[in-house]
Amino acid sequence: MSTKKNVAIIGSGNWGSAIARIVGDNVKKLPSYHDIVKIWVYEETLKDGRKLSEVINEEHENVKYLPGYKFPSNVVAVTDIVEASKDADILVFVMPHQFLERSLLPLKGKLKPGAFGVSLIKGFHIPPGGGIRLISCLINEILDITVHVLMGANLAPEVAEGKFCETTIGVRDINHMKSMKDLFQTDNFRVVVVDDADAVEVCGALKNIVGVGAGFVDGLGYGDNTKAAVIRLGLMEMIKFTEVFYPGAKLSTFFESCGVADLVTTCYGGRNRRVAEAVVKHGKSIATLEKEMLDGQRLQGPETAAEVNYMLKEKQMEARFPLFTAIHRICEQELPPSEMIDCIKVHPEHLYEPSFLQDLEEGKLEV
Ligand SMILES: NC(=O)C1=CN([C@@H]2O[C@H](COP(=O)(O)OP(=O)(O)OC[C@H]3O[C@@H](n4cnc5c(N)ncnc54)[C@H](O)[C@@H]3O)[C@@H](O)[C@H]2O)C=CC1
Ligand SMILES: O=C(CO)COP(=O)(O)O
Repeated sequence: MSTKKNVAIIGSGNWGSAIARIVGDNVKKLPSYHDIVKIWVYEETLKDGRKLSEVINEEHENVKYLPGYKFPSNVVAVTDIVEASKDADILVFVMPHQFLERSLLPLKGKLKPGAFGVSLIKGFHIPPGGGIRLISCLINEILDITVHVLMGANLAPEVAEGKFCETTIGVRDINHMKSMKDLFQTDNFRVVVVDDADAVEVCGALKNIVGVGAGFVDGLGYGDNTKAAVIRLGLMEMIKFTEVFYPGAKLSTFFESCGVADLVTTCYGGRNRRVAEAVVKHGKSIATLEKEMLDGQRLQGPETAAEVNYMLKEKQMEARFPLFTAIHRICEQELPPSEMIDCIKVHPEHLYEPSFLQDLEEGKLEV
């Protein structure tokens, strides 16, 4: 029996397709891996009547979600998620978080013993009993496998183009560190591995809320100083949120690509920013503009803002996170975008003592 490992990619959107190009190329160079990488495609019929999976397998290109970039020919589209996953030793989960739970249910109990995963998915899950849960924990709960996370300043089209960037992998089992790095690192996609997976994942989810806020201020015509303030206050709320709900996280993780770098790139170049700006400029709803502007790609920021707000309300903590709260209320059309700045003018960070310094002094954050 072959001891070579199989990799499967679960999701084939904009980021799923870009990462499949990297993984597909990398496995060909790694003797301990099988060449074929199966990629699960949620089947759809394209405007010209063709099936997306068939086009991917014939033309080696995801013409809908990553047009203009070829997959290596060893990346094979599979429309049955069980068929795509059952032989995999490593599963790369990469789909909009709103579809994850129902997509994974058919896989329950069907994976290879010893398989493990890595999640590239940004967002949270609201379990039936209340609170919020990390996406990697949801995957772990459904599939009973270890799930690492990969998050970073990685706008998919730029990664596909091979423009230099960094990423962060948060590992939950150090024995998988080498395989994680081997699978993803290239000359232009540099991987830093850390052992602070919860914080890596929380950064990836929360920065999308701030990206929406950055879009609102762009739409309102504020300048770079205002956007920088939103980015800074967003970062402070990300740190505070992690400290409150995921104690033990390291402050240093916020200075990895998954933290400040992903926050900056999202606030300048992300889809969340772009659609939020258009919401202000055109007065249409987020849902309408998401459809009009993204052709099937999905925003994570507004849903993540709602998930976070659910948690903050439950814990009566909205006042401690005025930026996250204002962005959520604007997304829900409870507030006009013009009120965003008013909401953050009395931000707790403008009190005398920066709160994270207090936290550091109290030993709540580890450097
Ligand atoms: N696009 C980007 O630049 C980056 C995205 N991410 C994260 O990666 C995750 C995946 O994002 P993308 O690959 O960009 O997806 P995307 O935004 O391109 O979404 C489209 C994907 O959703 C699938 N889909 C539509 N309806 C579905 C359904 N009912 N069930 C299952 N799948 C369905 C489509 O088939 C397609 O594969 C998200 O959490 C995102 O935040 C992370 C880094 C960069
Ligand atoms: O997560 C991303 C970059 O790392 C992509 O952000 P957007 O979804 O806002 O494009």
